[in-house]
Amino acid sequence: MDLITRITLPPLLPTLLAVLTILLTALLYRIVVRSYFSSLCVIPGPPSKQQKLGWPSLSGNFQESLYRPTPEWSNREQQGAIRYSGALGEQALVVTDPAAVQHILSHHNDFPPPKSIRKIIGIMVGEGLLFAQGDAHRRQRKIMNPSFAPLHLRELLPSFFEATYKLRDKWIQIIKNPPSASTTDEQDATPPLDKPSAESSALINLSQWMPRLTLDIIGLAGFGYSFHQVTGDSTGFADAFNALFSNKEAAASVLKPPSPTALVLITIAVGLLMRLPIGLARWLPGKEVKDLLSAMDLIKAESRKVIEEKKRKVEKDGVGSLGGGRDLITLLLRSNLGAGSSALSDVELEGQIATLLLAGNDTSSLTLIWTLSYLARNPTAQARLRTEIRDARRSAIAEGRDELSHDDLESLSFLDAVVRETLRLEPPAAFAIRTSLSNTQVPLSKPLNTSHGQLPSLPVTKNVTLVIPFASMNRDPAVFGEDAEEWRPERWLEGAGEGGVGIYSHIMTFSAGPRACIGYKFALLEIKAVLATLLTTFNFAPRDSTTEYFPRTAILTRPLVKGEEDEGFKCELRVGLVDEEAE
Ligand code: HEM
Repeated sequence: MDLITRITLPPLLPTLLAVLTILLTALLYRIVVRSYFSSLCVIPGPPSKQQKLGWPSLSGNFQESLYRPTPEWSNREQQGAIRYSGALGEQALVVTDPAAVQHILSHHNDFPPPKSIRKIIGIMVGEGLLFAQGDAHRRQRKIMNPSFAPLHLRELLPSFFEATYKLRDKWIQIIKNPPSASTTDEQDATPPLDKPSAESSALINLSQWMPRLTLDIIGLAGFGYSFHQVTGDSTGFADAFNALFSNKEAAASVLKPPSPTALVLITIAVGLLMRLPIGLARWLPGKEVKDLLSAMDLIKAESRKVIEEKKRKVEKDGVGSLGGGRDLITLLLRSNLGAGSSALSDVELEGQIATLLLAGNDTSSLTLIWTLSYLARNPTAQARLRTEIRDARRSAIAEGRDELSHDDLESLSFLDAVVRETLRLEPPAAFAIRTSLSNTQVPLSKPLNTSHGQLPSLPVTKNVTLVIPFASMNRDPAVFGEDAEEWRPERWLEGAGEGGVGIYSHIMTFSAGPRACIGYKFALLEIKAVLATLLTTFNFAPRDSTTEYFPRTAILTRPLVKGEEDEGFKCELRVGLVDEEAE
């Protein structure tokens, strides 16, 4: 046996060198072909540093742009698509032409999210709606849609108010009894202001409080679970979820993007990892990986418990025991019971809980943070909104109701304009990413200027990354006028934003097509209920006259304070009690 091995196997070192040479040649071929001979090369785009010097770029100019919500890829020159280069010669097209965007988002089987993103979603939240593809997605969406119908959302409104009252009471407590300087609990460490009693107020970091509130809301309204994030008796379930998305680490990663060399190595490592089965992640070294995996295990175990508990109830007491359907998962279980052979499996049901947590928490909390920070900087708009809400509340009380109804909230036109305007300027998801499964031509609403003249349609090659930049499209002066960069809610009362392809107010914030946000009506009602409660009790002002906030994208777009970036994402406002007499 030994003799045979020595005779037939080639020596190790030359073999390794040969394999390495083949791999490097293949890599170089790929970079050169993609960078110089792809049919996309005719589409103009900003060059990377190396390309300006006439070299092919190894790291490209794409990944770094992803941290800024509106880099040069807005369509100021009325170009419907521009080209970026990714690491190792990969090509990315940033598409803003409305017909092309509509085509890409509505043909989601031909243009799915990239495999790497899907795999990460699968690892983190399991086989819920965000992960599902093709027929599985259509089936899941059909069963889930009824849970998000306006009729059912009305039933969720009391949970929105219930959670917000707890935050309101907590803030009143902080304002009236400022915590001592020695307080160690991060949650209560809001520095008091100098002014005492009636005029008292406190610095509140919305980036700490709003995610707690929206996690409590999605727990209650999503699946009837109390996370107790606002009151501070946090559950292990919530801690596990928060551990997945550490604020400071995310901020650090967007402020210090990887160097070009690191980017190339990361691209190779991710490419290799994505080809391995998910289960192998358990064998990767490092404490962070282990912590992440145990947090994910806990989320899965808790989700399983919630589903099993609800199912046991049905088995014991019948479908009627699911009651008035006061949470999304209960409604989903009811709809699933009638779905016959296309019903969701247990794994899919469990996946929906983590999916709701992922998709419906930070998105709403960031919208609340941005809305309150704009209102703080625009006292006239804040006063107008407070008056509108107060008048509606007075009318509700006069009619014998103790809280605003779904219809009351829907009818408040300035509240609606304020929420729309913030969602337009600060979409939590700054862009969507898709990939093309084949070489194809995408229709355009007007011809594209290229280095080879005008093209009637957009040439897209297989495996090209397609970016739909929601934040840039929402600021298009051709749609929203020359003041498109300004926060001006009144534009919605004047009938702004004609045209466009988004499912909401012709802005792209909730995307478009069959994969558009299923929870957008839930989010709008939630945001309005929270604002209505907080604005009648509190007054919001900027922390001081010099603080500058700027947005950075770490999966979602979050505020950082200029000069205080090391402290992670934050948005501190002066919050005081509204003086009812003076108003
Ligand atoms: C202001 C708040 C929100 C914003 C801006 C937002 C935005 C979005 C966007 C842009 C997408 C599409 C992503 C893509 O195409 O790649 C999406 C999908 C989704 N959203 Fe939301 N969302 C919000 C709130 C919510 C809430 C509250 C829920 C649940 C209660 C939710 C559940 C989902 C789900 C399940 C999907 C996946 C839909 C599918 O793939 O079919 N979202 N959201």
